[in-house]
Formats: sequence, structure tokens, C-alpha cells
Amino acid sequence: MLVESGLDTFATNNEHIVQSSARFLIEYRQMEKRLQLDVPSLSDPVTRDLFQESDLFVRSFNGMTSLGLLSPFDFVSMLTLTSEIISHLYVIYTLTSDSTHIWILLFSVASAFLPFILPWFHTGRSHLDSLYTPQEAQAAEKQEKMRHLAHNDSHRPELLLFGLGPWILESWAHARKSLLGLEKPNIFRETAFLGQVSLNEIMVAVQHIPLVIMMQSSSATLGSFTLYRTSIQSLVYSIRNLINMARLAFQGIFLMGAFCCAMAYEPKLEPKKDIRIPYQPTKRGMKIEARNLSYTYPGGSEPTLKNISFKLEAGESLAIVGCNGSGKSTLAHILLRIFDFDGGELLINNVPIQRYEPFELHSHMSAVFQTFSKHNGTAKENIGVGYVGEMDSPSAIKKAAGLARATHIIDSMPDGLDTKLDASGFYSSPCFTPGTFSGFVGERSSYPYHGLSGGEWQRIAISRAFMRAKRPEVDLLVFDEPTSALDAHAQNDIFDTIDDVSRLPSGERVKTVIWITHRLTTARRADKIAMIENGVRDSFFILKRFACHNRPSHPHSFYIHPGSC
Ligand SMILES: Nc1ncnc2c1ncn2[C@@H]1O[C@H](COP(=O)(O)OP(=O)(O)OP(=O)(O)O)[C@@H](O)[C@H]1O
Repeated sequence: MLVESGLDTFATNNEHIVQSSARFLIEYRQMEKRLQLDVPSLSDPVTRDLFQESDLFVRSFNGMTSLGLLSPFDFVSMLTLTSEIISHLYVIYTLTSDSTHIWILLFSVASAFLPFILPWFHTGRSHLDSLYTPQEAQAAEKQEKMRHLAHNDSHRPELLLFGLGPWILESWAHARKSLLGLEKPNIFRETAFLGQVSLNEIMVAVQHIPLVIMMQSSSATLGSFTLYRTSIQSLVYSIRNLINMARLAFQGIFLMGAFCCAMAYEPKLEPKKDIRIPYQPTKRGMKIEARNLSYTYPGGSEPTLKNISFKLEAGESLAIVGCNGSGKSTLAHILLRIFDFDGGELLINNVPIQRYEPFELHSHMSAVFQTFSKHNGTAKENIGVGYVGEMDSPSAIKKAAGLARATHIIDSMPDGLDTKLDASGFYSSPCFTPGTFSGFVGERSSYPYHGLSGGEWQRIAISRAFMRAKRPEVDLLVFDEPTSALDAHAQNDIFDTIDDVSRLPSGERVKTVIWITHRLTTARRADKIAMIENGVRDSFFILKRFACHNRPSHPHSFYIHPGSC
């Protein structure tokens, strides 16, 4: 007994280790692949579906009897069920001696199966189909979206401001009911109920009729009657289980297929091996040349950017100005290789940008996006993500914060760099009652998270960009309205720093700098100014010198303007 129990424990532990390791590996591969996905891949619905199905496989990977894994145990269960079916069939066969018995048998089997077959006719589709209808997929997506809105604290202020609660609840309930099959008309439900519950009982009663006839023959005993009855019920039960198991196995194989396809998926911006070349630095920054660049957002009918052409020598600075919606941020995303472009050419250091591996190219760039991220993490993490190699170096983080003039913000936080920041704005709002949470970083404070103003967040985002910007391998700095929430004095300081960071101590510029701004004062600091005019979707941009259009003269300014000129 002792040995048996010891062996059993050993086998269980071993099994647990094997299952956990396999599960971890699958989850790791999925996470790794998902993190490689670029924006164009993510905006492709087919890719999104593929990764969703692959996610489903990974989440269902629970080892034995899971949906995702066909374990030996599943095959053993299938074999057992098959052998059970054969033995029940044999028992029934031995009890069936003449043609009357055969008819009784057929009648009994048909009536036992009827309750399971009828619902298929009610819905007009197979059980398998019912798992994948587009309406249900839509309902599932909506349900998840609403659940996310309700659970994610970062949406709470807008949720309250716009009174979205009832709408979210109603939409969620609608989607949920539809998924649970509670939204069918009453008549249909009653029919289905009759079909599944009462019909079962009716059929059990009906099955007794031929058996009673059988009892009247002299050879039938009460024992054979019971055996016959039990065998038919067991036969139906085993067949049903086998079908369910086969269905799960089929789904498992289908989802496993999706997982394998996802693992082989190459992100859209990834260059093919035969054209890929390593980034060639110029020592003076990044040389950029755009020739007739065009871009249309997925699903858009009109191009947001059309025929953009310009040239920026390594080490030059360019300010892009223009009205709202003219495409400035879109252009920045293309230059940063976040988006692809539909037409034209973009050369980086005289090489088409498509030939560079995006991960490598990005290591030579730093940026502040207009809609920068706010992480629900510590100040250290929020700044450190700019260059994770120095995330654990307080001095590097403080230096970057110093460049962004954010030192005083960090000094005023309760736990300095270890203060958890409130990305959602929820915990710093007056509606939040302190003291209801415990165990957060910085328990000295009664608030779990520390709130920041818009300008302070912007300085954190600029610090993040400076974590990487000052590094020698970085050749391009892009700032999309980096100081929109800062006062004029702070704005000047930041632009002085941008200028310093882009130069060697000797004063030589070694980084190309592009910034987007609505302020003429900051635009004038650049070597060149590009202006996007009438840029909403139907623009036709061409880079020209201001002087050609009687614009304020600046020796190195350009004018991006609609229409050929
Ligand atoms: N994800 C998107 N899908 C579809 N259209 C988009 C998307 N993002 C932006 N647009 C559209 O592209 C156009 C250009 O937007 P973009 O953000 O580049 O303008 P912008 O010049 O940076 O504006 P702003 O000065 O207000 O920041 C806008 O008309 C906008 O509606």
C-alpha cells in the first residue's frame, strides 16, 4: 500500500510537472509571437481572428481532457467508449432471437435517440456549426468589449461623465443572453424545452411498449427485460459521449491548426530574408528621403497622405506644422515605421525602409507620441521603459528625468521613483475614498496610486524618450507635439534639451530631429519647416520652399501644400 501510494504521488507530481512545462511553453510561444505583431498586422481582421483562435487553444491547454490537448488519456477514453458500445451491441444481439425482436430493437434504439436528434432539426444546423456562427462571434466580441469597459479603471471617469453605465450593462446583457441562447422567442424555447425534457420522458415511456410485448413471449424473463433495457440506455449514452469527445477532439485539432499557423506568421513589416539588410549608420544621424508617399487608413476611402515628397539630410532638424487632421501624426508614424505606406518610396540612409528589420530600426529611433502611453506602474517603470537596459539604474532614470525637467515632479512624489502612478486618473479624482486599498507600493500614502497633471505626464513621457535619445546609436528623434501641455518657459527648456541631446559636445549635430508643432515659436527653431495645408484626407502634399508661395521667408523652410505646383 505504502509503495503504491508513493508511486502514485510520484506519478502525479511528474504528470503535473510535464503538464505545467508544456503549458508554459505553449503560452510563452504565443506571447512571444503576439508581441512581435506590428500595427499593420493587428489591423488585419484575418490576422486578429487567427490569433484569437490561437489564444483560445492556449487558454484551453489544461493538460488531460482539455480542449486544446489530445492526450493519450483522451484516446484511452475513446477506446473504452467504443468497446462499451461493442459489448452493449453484443448483449442486445444475444437477446434478439427472432424478427419481432429485431423490430422491437430498432424501435427502442430509434426512440432512445430521438430526443437528441430532434433539437438539431429545431435549430436547422449541426451542433458544431452552432459554436461558430458569425452572430455568436459578434456577440462574444461585444460581450468582451463591454466587460473590458466595465472592468478597466482607466475608462471610469469617462464612463461616469457620459453616463455609460446603463448602456454598457444593456449591451453586455444583450450579448450575453444571445450567447447563452436566452434571446430566442418564447414559442421556440418552449418547443425546444418540450423536445429536450418532456420528449425524453415520453420516449422512455414509449420504449416500454415493445418491451411489454416482448415480456409476453415465453422466453422473456424479468432479468432479460432489465438487461435489454439497460443495454439500450447505455448504448445511447456511450454513443453520445463518443460523439461529444470526437467533437472536442475535432475542435482541438482545428484550434491547434490555428496555433501552428499563428506561430509561422511573419508580421507584415518584417522584411523577407532575401531583401533584409542591417541598418547602416551614417555617424551624423538619419538621412530620410520620401518620394510620393501615400497612405490610406484601413477601411478608409480617401488617402490621408498623398504624394508626399521631401528630403532630410542626416543631422538636419525639421518642424512639421499644419492644421488639425492634416496627417502630421500619420506621417510621423510612417517615418517611425509603425505604419506601412501604400504608395511611393521611403529611403533611410539611401536604402528602402522595407529592407530594415523594424526591431533593429527602432533601436536607432526615439519618440514622444502625441497620444503617449500612461502605464499603471511606478514612475521608474514609466520612464525606464524608454530603455529597458537601464530600467534598474536610478541614476540613468534620474538623468533622463532631469533632461525633461521632471526632477521636481519625482521629488514631490511620496515614494520618489517607486511611486505608483495613476494612469487612469481614477484614484486621484475626488470621488475616490482613500484607505480602501492596502498593500500597494508606498503604503505611507493612503492613496494606492499617485495622480499627475497633464503637463506632468507629458514630462514623464519626454523623460522616457530621453532615456533612449541620448544613446549614441540613436539617429532619429521624433517629437509629436511634445510640449502641448507645457507652459512657454518649460517648452523652451525642453527644446533646448532636444537640441543639446542631438549634438556632440563639440556642437556638431549627430541626430536627425523631427518635431510636430502648432506653435510658430517652436517651429522656427528647426533647420527646415514643412507645412501641411488643407490636409484632411483629400490632400495632395508637395514639399516647397516658403519663399515660392510668398510665405514668411526662412532660408531652409519648405511648404507642404495640396495640389501640384
Ligand atoms: N486610426 C485611424 N483610422 C482612420 N483614420 C484615422 C485614424 N487615425 C487618424 N485618422 C484620420 O487621419 C487624418 C489625419 O490624422 P492625424 O492624426 O495624422 O492628423 P494630425 O495632423 O496629426 O492632427 P492633429 O493636429 O489634430 O494632431 C484625420 O482625418 C483622422 O481622422
